[in-house]
Amino acid sequence: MNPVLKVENLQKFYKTKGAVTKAVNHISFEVEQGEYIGIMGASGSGKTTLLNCISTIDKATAGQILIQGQNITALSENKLARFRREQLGFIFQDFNLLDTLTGRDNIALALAINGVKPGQISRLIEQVADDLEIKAILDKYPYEMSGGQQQRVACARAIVTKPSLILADEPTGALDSKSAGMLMESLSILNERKKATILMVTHDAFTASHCKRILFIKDGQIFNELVRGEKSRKKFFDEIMQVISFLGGDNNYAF
Ligand SMILES: Nc1ncnc2c1ncn2[C@@H]1O[C@H](COP(=O)(O)OP(=O)(O)OP(=O)(O)O)[C@@H](O)[C@H]1O
Repeated sequence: MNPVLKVENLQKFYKTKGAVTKAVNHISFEVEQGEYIGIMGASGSGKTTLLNCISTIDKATAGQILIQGQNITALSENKLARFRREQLGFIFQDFNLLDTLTGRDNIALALAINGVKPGQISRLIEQVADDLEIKAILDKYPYEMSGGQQQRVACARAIVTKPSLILADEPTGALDSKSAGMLMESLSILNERKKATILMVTHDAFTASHCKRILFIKDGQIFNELVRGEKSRKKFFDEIMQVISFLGGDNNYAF
């Protein structure tokens, strides 16, 4: 089976005042269907740049990114916009829900833009709301929800279009530890029950311990890889902490 994501020899350089920053420097990896992969690394290591290239927000300097076999580095702006809408789901640190729409309408909008018929939209929303246990907040506006509730609605919006790949950028960054735990449960539901393929950037070991595999980035290159396998989450967390302390990174959470 083809990987959902194939990153081949990716490079992204920034030129400022004559100096060149190699933010992503020859990175290659693959993500299989149904994987839940974390990207970790110290501040400035290149995580966001890598994610922005995969999410088509930024253009790579060299190398290829294939999503479902399609080379996205070669797509025109028009085709990219459509590709993003149909193939990718996004979960951002600051939720990015539209303030003037209820939770239900935020989720519906993602479907309506893709041309899904109204009857089917209601059915799909009911289904995803059941899965993520957000029925009670569907008709609230974002300002009436807690941060954790907003982020679970954002999860529903990301999965409802059945994207090939969900990209999450520091999704627990703005949440307290209880809400972060609940969000991690939601993401695990998406991964295990809805078979979503998830790639998540995080600097937080507790958040990362929910992934099945973690790539550590240092100075724009892959430095290490950890696979959870049959290990308990606590054991995986301890292993992650060991790599972080080796890398000299910081971390705010205790397990
Ligand atoms: N637009 C830009 N112009 C110039 N340099 C940039 C730009 N964006 C990022 N960089 C540089 O590229 C390197 C990688 O940055 P990036 O934001 O990808 O790191 P990060 O691992 O996501 O960091 P953080 O965890 O702090 O968000 C850094 O040295 C950064 O200063």
